[in-house]
Amino acid sequence: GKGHSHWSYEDLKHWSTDYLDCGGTKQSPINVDTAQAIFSPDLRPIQLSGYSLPANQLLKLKNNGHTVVLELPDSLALAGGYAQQYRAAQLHLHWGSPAGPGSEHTVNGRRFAAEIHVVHYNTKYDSLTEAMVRPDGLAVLGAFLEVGHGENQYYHEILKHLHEIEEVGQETLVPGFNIAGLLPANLKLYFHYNGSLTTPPCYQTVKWTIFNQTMLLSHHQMSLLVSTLKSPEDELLQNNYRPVQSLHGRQVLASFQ
Ligand SMILES: NS(=O)(=O)c1c(F)c(F)c(SCCc2ccc(C(=O)O)cc2)c(F)c1NC1CCCCCCC1
Ligand SMILES: [Zn+2]
Repeated sequence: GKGHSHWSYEDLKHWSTDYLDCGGTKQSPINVDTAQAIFSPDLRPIQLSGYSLPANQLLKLKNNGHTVVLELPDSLALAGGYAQQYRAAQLHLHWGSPAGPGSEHTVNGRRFAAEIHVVHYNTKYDSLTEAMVRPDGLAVLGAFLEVGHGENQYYHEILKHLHEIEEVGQETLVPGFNIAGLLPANLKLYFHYNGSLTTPPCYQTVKWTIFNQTMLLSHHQMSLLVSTLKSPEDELLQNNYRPVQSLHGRQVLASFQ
């Protein structure tokens, strides 16, 4: 592929030779073994503010060859479960194919159909670029997506534009909506651990929050997600998830019992 997309999910072994941190001991994603998770009652409910955006605020939606990214204004703030304040940068998705699921994290060995990541950076740094190389620089909220009965109106706001960005590098503008609708209603129930970006350069600078409640999309919405976007090889962009990584002794905290 060209430029930044010279890595791929096919040749994972080259990641750690090209990007040292990808071979580190605090890598993501991981399998969450709920029996081993440590109940931590001091973990506060996650608080989102400024997530409801007016329709006249246009957001860039891009096929970057590895996922679909929705750029977010830094007016979206994350607090509560995190001691420091974080600002949103972007959100993106990981998915499988019609043949199988594609979440990045697994729970008790179960892989979910897909996974959303809302990426935030610590406001004590001036930018995402500076924050992403600092140990407390990034906070990513993750939630699992599964097929349910009804259509999900919030995911529709993104999925209805995928046909406009089928090719790598294409982007379009999406009217603002309530971004919080992409995440579970219950922000109290989550797993928490220290990990990394799941893509090169794999910086080990992410405080991960994985919600316990799963988002439900219609069957048609899930098939739009897994069978619309093209990859740099001009094939369907599918299975854009990294295999789970060893915990190397890390503990996963749970905000609930
Ligand atoms: N799960 S994750 O958060 O690690 C993650 C992935 F797994 C990802 F796969 C991605 S996309 C791959 C990185 C990338 C490639 C091209 C462009 C571009 O052309 O603009 C941008 C980014 C991706 F963008 C992210 N999140 C990004 C990581 C890239 C560097 C920091 C920017 C915010 C977080
Ligand atoms: Zn991701």
